[in-house]
Amino acid sequence: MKVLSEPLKDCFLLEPTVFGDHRGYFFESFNDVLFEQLTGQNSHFVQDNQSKSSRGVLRGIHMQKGGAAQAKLVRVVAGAVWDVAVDLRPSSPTYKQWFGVELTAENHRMLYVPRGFGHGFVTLEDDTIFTYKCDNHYSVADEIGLMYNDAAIGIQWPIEGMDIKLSEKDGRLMSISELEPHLK
Ligand SMILES: Cc1cn([C@H]2C[C@H](O)[C@@H](COP(=O)(O)OP(=O)(O)O[C@H]3O[C@@H](C)C(=O)[C@@H](O)[C@H]3O)O2)c(=O)[nH]c1=O
Repeated sequence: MKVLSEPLKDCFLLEPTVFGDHRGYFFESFNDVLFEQLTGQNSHFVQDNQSKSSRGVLRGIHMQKGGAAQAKLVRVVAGAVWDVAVDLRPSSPTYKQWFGVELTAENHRMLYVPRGFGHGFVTLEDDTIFTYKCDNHYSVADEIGLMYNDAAIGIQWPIEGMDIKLSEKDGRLMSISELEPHLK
């Protein structure tokens, strides 16, 4: 495993060491000792999630507020996404900055999205399977989110000509100014 970059404060793009042979490949998708050594971040993950989406599904930008905040280690096991992390920690030097990266089943890349960030992705292929570890449990009462196309944040989604599919909930998320009173 190596760190490719830290594009936003405490947010890391990681690439595992892949061992290929005549059977296929093997890699460690998570190792707590290595993860902590490389990132300096706590790795006490308590929940694993998986979703499957057709091409053009946009999920996000999601977060949980206050004590329910979640750090996530995200990756793709089939297909491809363009993944986005937004720093929504008012005290951070990278507050309101976003980072987008392609995560695919082929590049095996992972993004560590710390607590206090918003997270989302758009799928670039049909049958994309997205999986992630969370360091805090799901709490429906604490779910909040930023509208994916909020002009003040200005995420440049690679969705031109794509028929975007949003959940009903994601179609009515907040603007950054509406969200700000909920951030700490
Ligand atoms: C996230 C989540 C959802 N659910 C349920 C609630 C709902 O009925 C159903 C689908 O939930 P959602 O529509 O919120 O799923 P989804 O839009 O895929 O939500 C996810 O989006 C990405 C971008 C993230 O970063 C995740 O943390 C999570 O918020 O699954 C759980 O039971 N546990 C969970 O941890």
